[in-house]
Amino acid sequence: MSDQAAGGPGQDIRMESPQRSTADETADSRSGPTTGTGERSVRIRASGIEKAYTGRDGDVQALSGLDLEVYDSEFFCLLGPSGCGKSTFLRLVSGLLDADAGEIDIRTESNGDRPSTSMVFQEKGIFPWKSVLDNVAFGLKMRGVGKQRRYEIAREYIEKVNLSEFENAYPHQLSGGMAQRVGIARAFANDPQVLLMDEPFGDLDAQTKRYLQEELLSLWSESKKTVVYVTHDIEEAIQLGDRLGVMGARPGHIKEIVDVDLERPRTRENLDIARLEELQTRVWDVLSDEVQRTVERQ
Ligand SMILES: Nc1ncnc2c1ncn2[C@@H]1O[C@H](COP(=O)(O)OP(=O)(O)OP(=O)(O)O)[C@@H](O)[C@H]1O
Repeated sequence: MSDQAAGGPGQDIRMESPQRSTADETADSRSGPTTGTGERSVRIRASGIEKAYTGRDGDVQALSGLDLEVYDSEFFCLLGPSGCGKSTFLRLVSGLLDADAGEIDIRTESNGDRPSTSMVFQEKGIFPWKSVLDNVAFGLKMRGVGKQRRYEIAREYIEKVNLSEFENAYPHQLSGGMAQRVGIARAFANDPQVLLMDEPFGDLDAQTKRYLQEELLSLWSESKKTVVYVTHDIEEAIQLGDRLGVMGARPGHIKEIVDVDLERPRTRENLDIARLEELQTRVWDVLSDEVQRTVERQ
């Protein structure tokens, strides 16, 4: 299997499907998170998305009528019951899958050859046969960045995730949390215009998860990348997100968008606990019906 066929975090996605187009930012004079009129500029626009899979027991309609706008530089969390199509949506945005109908537009900047998206998966995202340094430098290598420069950039990100001592280690020598840090460093080093994260900390213990969430937020606030982050965990979504998209049971669609109006950094000292609890209750109110619908169907 080639490196590219193996897929993984930080992989350059260059395929463009007919349903997925990129709009050149220079053609669209908006360059920051807001337009001249004060509106937030849209980085990803999905409209009328339909996606079905053909399985052994017939077709499964994974998504139907999904509409969503994700703004520039925002941390957007996608929550929903199991099987509602969260991963499917990320794969459509990345170009790994094509929609049956509808459109996904990603506004891209035309400077250099930055990939439009990079993915971070929950597991098996890094190449077992490559060292930490080569894993982190992988996306840059694929883009033709010279060895010296790509190692320089890779080392910078390895340092940001506190793995400098392990740059020559191989994945089997790392804990699960360390391996995910490699995946995150790789994704950021690759400098995509949009970072897609599919439950990257889903398998980790609570303390490691908390630590990595903070590392991720620190990288995000430095880079101000647009992030779409899939999770099952309401608390995690509220801790991380600027806005949450709560999805309805399959066929998946966006049921409600919730603004997380909590100040950052959302540290223990800073956190408005009453507001946090209100938000948790609100999200759970939307989600619980959908979870029940999913469970009843099983
Ligand atoms: N390759 C596939 N072939 C057939 N059905 C699929 C395939 N991939 C996903 N599905 C089905 O499509 C639906 C949506 O799957 P998807 O993985 O996108 O949901 P999800 O919300 O990410 O799930 P989870 O939260 O459990 O990870 C599910 O019913 C799933 O079984």
